Amino acid sequence: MTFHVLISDPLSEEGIYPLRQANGVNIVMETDLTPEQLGERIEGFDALLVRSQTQVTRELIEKASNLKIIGRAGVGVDNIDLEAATEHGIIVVNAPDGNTNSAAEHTMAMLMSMARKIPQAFHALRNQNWDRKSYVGVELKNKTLGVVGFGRIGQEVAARAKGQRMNVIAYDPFLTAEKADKLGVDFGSVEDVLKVADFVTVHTPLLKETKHLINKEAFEIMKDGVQIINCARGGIIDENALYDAVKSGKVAGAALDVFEQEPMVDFRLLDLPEVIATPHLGASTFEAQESVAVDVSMDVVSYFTTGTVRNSVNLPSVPKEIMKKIEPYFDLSERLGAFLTDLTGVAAEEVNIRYAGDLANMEVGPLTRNMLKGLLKRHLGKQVNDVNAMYIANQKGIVVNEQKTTEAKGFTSLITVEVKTAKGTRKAAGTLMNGQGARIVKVDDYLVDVVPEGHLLFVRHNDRPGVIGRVGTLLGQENVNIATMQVGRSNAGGDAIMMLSIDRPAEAGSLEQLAKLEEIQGVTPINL
Ligand SMILES: NC(=O)C1=CN([C@@H]2O[C@H](COP(=O)(O)OP(=O)(O)OC[C@H]3O[C@@H](n4cnc5c(N)ncnc54)[C@H](O)[C@@H]3O)[C@@H](O)[C@H]2O)C=CC1
Ligand SMILES: O=C(O)C(=O)COP(=O)(O)O
Repeated sequence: MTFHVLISDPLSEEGIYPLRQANGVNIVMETDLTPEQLGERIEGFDALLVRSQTQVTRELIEKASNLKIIGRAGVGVDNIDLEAATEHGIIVVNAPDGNTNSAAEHTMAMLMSMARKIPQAFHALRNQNWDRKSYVGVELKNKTLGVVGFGRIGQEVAARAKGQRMNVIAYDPFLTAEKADKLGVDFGSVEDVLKVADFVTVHTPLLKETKHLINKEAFEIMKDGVQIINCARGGIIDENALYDAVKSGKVAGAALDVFEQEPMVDFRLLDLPEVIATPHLGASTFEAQESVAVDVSMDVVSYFTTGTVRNSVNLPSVPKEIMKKIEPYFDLSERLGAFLTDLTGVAAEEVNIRYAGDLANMEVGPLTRNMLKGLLKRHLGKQVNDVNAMYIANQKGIVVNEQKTTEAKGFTSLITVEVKTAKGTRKAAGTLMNGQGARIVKVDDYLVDVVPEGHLLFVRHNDRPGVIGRVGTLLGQENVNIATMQVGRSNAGGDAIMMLSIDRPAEAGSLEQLAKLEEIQGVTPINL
């Protein structure tokens, strides 16, 4: 099988060597496509690798009928419609660490260039203007740097600013007093940060919540003469508000690497002498480009060869060691879901999954997603996979609960799935038998030992002599061979079940006849 990869933004050639080395990977690099051309080109590709230029819109995703994975060789994924990708079962991976240093160094370069007006002075000198009066700067020492967004890059910037003997105050929803203390920074609300900072730098992702986080009101509470840096994403700072704030003298300097529109079209801001800018170069170092390209390439190869990834943005990442332990349960989980869909015959309203025994100490999210895949696939077909299974379940209003317990009733590990539907509640439990593969060991309250594969018949009947024989005879007459048979009962003479595995699916007519037999309460075919 060949895995087709389209690279639509310039990626480091050294960085994509994991892809070049992998067997069965066909790489197409086309970095000058217009959105229309990309839309025409995308079909047939299994993977798309991008940086920040390519806009991976819903429209594009809808045209990408073979796409399985999108790799973002960088951090920000605001150019990718994550919701559309998840809906279409496409994994999105990024390279979260590879350009942290590069972006932090660029932020410091911008901070220093701005404080000492280096670009402006150089520009004047280039024009043969030896002007020493116009370019008097300010020192960083003892000034306060306000950092809004204290993740990987924000923290690296803070560490460097402390090296310049600056005071640092940060805001991040995840920053605690203890952590701030450990990192040697002050912390407060966004307002606290904006009020006291001489320099403000933003390092949040661009989200609905951070769009225009630095707006007219934010500039109003800042110190007069504040200087501001955006090496994160265009749109975090409202460019119109920044323009006005610079014009009014409130903001003495601005250093921008990123813009609301890229490639940038509004040059108004750049006409202001207080503003310096670079064309989104934060991650543009040889080291960072190699590193991010290696990271996404490795994830694409890993997806292609093992179905697992490290840095998924739309699926929680599971450490490799844990993945190894839970992987054997993927198939069992999916089969339990499919088994219950056939058993209930109607849509689930609520699904309760209990992980018992060894599984209680593991990350079981992937198992739940596989179970939901099995449960939903019957009605929704191939469009469901483990990336979008949870999303689709939520969309369909299915409540999903996970529970863990160390008590596994004699099994090393046991997965019990209870499905509530409009027609009642059904249950099945499964385990992995040592060396013998998956087994369903309980259906509703009956103990069984069934290999969950092939064609099964679940028969409910009254516990009376002769019922089993009549079922066997009728199936025999219909030329349906019974491979295995399990029986279970609640109490002698009460309700009982039969679980048959048969060599081929029984015809609808045979099932009807079975259901009509005396003492039979119901017959459900299950095809796994
Ligand atoms: N100019 C460039 O070339 C580059 C730009 N970036 C941008 O920098 C951003 C940050 O990158 P990392 O530090 O690696 O990400 P990160 O995920 O480590 O840090 C982002 C931090 O922002 C915080 N945050 C979210 N909403 C916030 C809010 N409303 N107020 C304050 N903090 C908030 C998060 O809690 C998180 O700690 C990326 O999302 C990307 O857009 C990243 C690399 C290069
Ligand atoms: O990693 C990020 O978020 C960046 O902004 C880097 O963008 P780029 O890959 O250089 O287009």
